Amino acid sequence: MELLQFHLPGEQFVVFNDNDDLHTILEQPRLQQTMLTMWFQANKDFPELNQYTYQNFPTGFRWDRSLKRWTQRQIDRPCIGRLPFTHSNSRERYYLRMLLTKVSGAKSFEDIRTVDGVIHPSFRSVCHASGLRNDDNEWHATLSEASNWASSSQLRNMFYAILMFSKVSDPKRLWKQHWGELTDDLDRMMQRQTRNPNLRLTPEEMQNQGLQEIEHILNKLGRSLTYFPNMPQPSSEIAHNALNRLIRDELDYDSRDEANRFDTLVRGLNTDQYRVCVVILDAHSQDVGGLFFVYSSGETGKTYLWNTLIAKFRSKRKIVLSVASSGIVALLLLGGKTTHSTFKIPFDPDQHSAPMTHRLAFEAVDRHFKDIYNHNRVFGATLHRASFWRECQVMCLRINMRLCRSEVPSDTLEQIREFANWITKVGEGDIAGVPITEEGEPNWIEMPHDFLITDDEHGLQNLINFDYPNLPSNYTDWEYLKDHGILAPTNNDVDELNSKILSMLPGNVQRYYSSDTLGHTGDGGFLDNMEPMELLNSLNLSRLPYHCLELKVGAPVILMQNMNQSIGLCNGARLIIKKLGYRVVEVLVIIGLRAIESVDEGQVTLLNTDIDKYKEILKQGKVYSVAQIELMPPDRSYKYTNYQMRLKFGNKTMITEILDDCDDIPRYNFRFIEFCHIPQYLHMPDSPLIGACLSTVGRTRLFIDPDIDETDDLHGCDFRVQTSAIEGLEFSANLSKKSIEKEAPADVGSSGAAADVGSSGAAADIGSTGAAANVGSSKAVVAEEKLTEKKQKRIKLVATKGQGKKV
Ligand SMILES: Nc1ncnc2c1ncn2[C@@H]1O[C@H](COP(=O)(O)OP(=O)(O)OP(=O)(O)O)[C@@H](O)[C@H]1O
Repeated sequence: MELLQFHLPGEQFVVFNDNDDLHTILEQPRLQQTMLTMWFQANKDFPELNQYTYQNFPTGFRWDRSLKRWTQRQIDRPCIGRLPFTHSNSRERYYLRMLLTKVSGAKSFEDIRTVDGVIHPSFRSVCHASGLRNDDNEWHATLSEASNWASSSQLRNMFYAILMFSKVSDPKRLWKQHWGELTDDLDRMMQRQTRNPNLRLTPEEMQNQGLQEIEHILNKLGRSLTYFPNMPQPSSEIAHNALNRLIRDELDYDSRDEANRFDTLVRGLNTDQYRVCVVILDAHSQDVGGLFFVYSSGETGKTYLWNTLIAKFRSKRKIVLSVASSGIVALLLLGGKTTHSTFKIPFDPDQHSAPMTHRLAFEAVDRHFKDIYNHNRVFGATLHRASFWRECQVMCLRINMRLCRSEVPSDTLEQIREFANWITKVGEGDIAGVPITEEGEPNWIEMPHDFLITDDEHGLQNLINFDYPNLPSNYTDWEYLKDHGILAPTNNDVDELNSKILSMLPGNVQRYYSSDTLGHTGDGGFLDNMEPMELLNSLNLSRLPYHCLELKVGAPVILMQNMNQSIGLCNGARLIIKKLGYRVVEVLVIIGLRAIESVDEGQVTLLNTDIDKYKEILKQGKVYSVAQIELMPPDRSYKYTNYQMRLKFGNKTMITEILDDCDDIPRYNFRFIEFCHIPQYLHMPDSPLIGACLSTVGRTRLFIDPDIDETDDLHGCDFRVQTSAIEGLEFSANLSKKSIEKEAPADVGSSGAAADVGSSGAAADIGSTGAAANVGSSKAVVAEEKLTEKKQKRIKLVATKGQGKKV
């Protein structure tokens, strides 16, 4: 163990004798050589070894006391660095200590104070900016960051998640500060709903409408804004409309689409499914109704059957409440919701991922139906003694559909069948148990040797290679990721697997740290005054989130909490990381029917200096191809700065109207990445085309096909922005050669993003990092001009459709 001394700038300990001359002492070069400053020096001398934080530096380096310098170890040794305890009252020293456990490769104090390219005045503000301290600023910054690329409806979902899952002390202030971004799309939404293109909402109406939208999200999940006393509430008239909206939503299905869906599904039914389907449809067509219970083992097509029936009833414009007891199952049902949210079943948020349904749930549903029908028939109170079994028709499905898939090779099918049979035998107690010790009980089951993966020194790697064949070249294929997964028995196994798999993916790891809050101990003290922070942060217990979450773009992840089932974010949902922001992560939901739903609306904003020019060119209702757009770092004078790439329409930019717009508009193939992540995309085998923005509302489409010069090197280029006589700002960059693939890949999902187009005429941020650029190309829609109360006039361009769902 190495005790690591640290100090604030210029505050190192100095030992001297009474009669020493202080000036002479201060001039001694050795005085500047402390363990900490020599760590900076070592980071300068060995830039390739910048993976160490100060705290774990002793793993790779040894402190030479006599020479006062760090010398590199020949091999890494498990050596623990201990930072002396610092009380939270020590303020800057306390925050510096916190950062020394997180920041790696720092070459100076200034480096430690730099976050995302911005040098902060104090270590405390660095901790706040990095989200290491938990307060409302975190949520303000999160919403500001997300508003740079997320659509307003995505921001409302995020606002919901912040309200529900984070301790916001002043939600009203959060709302007051961000309602503008959260309601940007509502004018247009109302215009569409009322079919009145001239409708303009006042700021009060916008806020009210925004609150109603958030209330609607909360209602869908069994909550309400009234749970948050400090939050403004939508007007009561609006709340009344929200009730009708539930019915409106259920009737809002396109009956022709549903009829087509039914036709397709019904043709595929197997004999068992068909039999059940006919019985239920007959009961409906003869108007006798009924209660049906279909049971079977897994994979026999129950969900498929339900979806067939749901499509049938919706094609007849009937209301179908398709519910499941868990969010993840609800994802697989057409328009599925959880029973809890639909029937407002009270639940303990900590328990609601439990697979078993509580008796109370049945009783609540029972009460609902009695209320609705105003009689006492059908539902009983407890399940097994319930009276409804007498009225219930029980049917069974027996054909395992997984074994009927024609695309699966016959030898794989045989293996699946063998495994399915073995699992069935285990379930039925037909496999004899064996003891594992001489005196032990015979209650262990021996796995057949064929099912095992060789456990040599590469056992884990063999497992990964077996389950994820060719991962590095397949990981962008979400169909592939959706079909693979590894179950692991303990958290440690999961960690090991995660880090191995992550290291196989290209690109840089982004780390997200949990924020530290001082918990009271009960005797007036603070918890982290008793235990060092790094010890608390190292705890890896069940139900406790990791202190440090490591992610990469493209990595498959599983969500471990029910967050917002209506957009597919529920416990067990499989996701792919699409974008890693500073505080915000964008994901694509890859399982469940919502994975193929339309994309939320994305936005592109033209700033005022461009509006006059482009509003003459871009007309609502038209389709354009736009080529030769330049990428620019964001402009500080405009508030959407942090994660944004501005797209400049320059002299070379070509905007061409596409006359035949409808048929050849491709499905969205965007990929949005942060500007700072562009380099890693350049190394991908299917490097995407870097570019452009999307799109909009209504019927107009804008096709943006940016043409990045092949000599452009976006790898750490140095941007210079200068005023130009012709068009506000001109952009030049110090570029070296690096080719960029011109072909856009078939991206699995799409997303909405925000970017500024053009410039505002003010000085732009130079050398700023973390900007967002859109990758891929798309057809998009131009909406009409929107005048806002804010400083800028803007034209909104919002994406309308796509393959994936951005959340
Ligand atoms: N008639 C069918 N034609 C084609 N594919 C089907 C059919 N029925 C089911 N499948 C497919 O078989 C798989 C299993 O079906 P499904 O999920 O409906 O089964 P399940 O009984 O609901 O399974 P579980 O109980 O495990 O949830 C799915 O991939 C589904 O699409």
